[in-house]
Amino acid sequence: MTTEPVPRSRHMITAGSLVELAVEVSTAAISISQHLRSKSLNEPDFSSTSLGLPEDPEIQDARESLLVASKALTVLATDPLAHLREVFLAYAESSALRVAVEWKVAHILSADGASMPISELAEKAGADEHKLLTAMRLLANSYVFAEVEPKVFAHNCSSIRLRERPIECFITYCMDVVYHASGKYSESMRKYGSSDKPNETPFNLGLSTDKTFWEWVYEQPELCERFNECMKPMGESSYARLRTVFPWKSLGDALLIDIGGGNGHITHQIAEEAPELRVMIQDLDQAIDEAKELCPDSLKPRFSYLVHNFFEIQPVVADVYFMRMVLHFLNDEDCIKVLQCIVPAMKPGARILIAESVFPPPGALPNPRHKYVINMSWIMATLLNAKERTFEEFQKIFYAADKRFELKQWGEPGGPPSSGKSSLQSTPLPQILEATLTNNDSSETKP
Ligand SMILES: C[S@@+](CC[C@H](N)C(=O)[O-])C[C@H]1O[C@@H](n2cnc3c(N)ncnc32)[C@H](O)[C@@H]1O
Repeated sequence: MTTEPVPRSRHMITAGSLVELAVEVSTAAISISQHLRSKSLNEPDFSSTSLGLPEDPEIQDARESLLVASKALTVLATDPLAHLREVFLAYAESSALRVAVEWKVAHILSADGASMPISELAEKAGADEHKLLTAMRLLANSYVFAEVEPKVFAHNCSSIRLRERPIECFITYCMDVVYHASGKYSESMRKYGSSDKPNETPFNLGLSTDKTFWEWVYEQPELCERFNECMKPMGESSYARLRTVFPWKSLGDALLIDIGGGNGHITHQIAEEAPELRVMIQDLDQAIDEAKELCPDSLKPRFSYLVHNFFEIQPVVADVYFMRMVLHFLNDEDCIKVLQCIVPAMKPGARILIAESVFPPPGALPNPRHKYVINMSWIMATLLNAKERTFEEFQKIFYAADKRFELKQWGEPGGPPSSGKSSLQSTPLPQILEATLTNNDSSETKP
């Protein structure tokens, strides 16, 4: 087994005086500000036109310190009970966000940041004024929209993103499905104990169904469409990183199968990067129909499609079997089945590439970034008794599938390998795990 070392850049803060933390915040803020000035870049602000901080490797360490120390400082500056209340009341903010999306508030407010009284906003939305006001105030209090005068609202840097359809879909999808399921998490622990069956989950209790999440979702075309839509921005930001983590071009004239490839949005980008690569997208029939429709004309000669259930033996011999965000939707037993279905098709030299977040060991990543993976793990557990996995957990499922698997990790949790720095994107931080079959069964040395 080979793997890049896990950077232990900063541990989550569990100690530090108010002044120490404040000095850390201020030092980091000054360093970022000086860097931006030296590059003639604007500082981020709250306005609807602000682009936020750039993903510049030169300021990543300072940005990380700023985020970690300011969060710790906020917790210390808050009364412990009030902090607990804030954590508990997060459900109200999620619900208010659902209101803003459903009543199209972000589209009614002007993108240039011009303000509008709640009376006009409610009339244009066709909503009750007082009820909308309650939701808007909650959001503005959390820096989503700005209440520029009493009962007068405008866009800010966060709310403007609510005009993007994939973000709208992500919010409504999470609220309509994951939110209902989340409320049943504890009840599901009581009812199902340690079962990891995909249809004995909080989702099954919350949505009152015996079907698995996938069986249920594919019966609802509108929900399916929203699911695919909300995967897109994750795909874009995720690809921006995947691009740096793996040398796609080096695959050359090879056949890559995108197993559970969805509408193909990731392999379209990979194929742009690797001009000789041929791609076959495999998925269930509903997804394949959409993938065919969405393939850009320029890529069509290199793309083919197959409706294939990944729990059945892989019928195509290929050079690369690629799976992005597939295994994290499956429990260990099903992951093993999926991998075992690929093995018979693997010719010498063939490899499996997995694009997923690799769960960092506790404390390995600073809290703000770590939280994304923790949240994803919650969603997977809630919907399908699945999870995000550590490198060692991935190793276990690969070795359980076939003892000849060797697993290598490209990239480091949290950042591109070249710089050794950490990226602070709030969206997924996928790594690439590469699995090949060795000739020997060296099971004695493996976990
Ligand atoms: C989370 S999505 C990931 C899609 C895509 N790989 C991406 O990164 O955007 C999981 C995909 O697995 C597909 N899937 C679920 N069960 C499947 C099965 N039994 N056989 C094949 N594909 C399946 C779903 O249709 C969906 O497209």
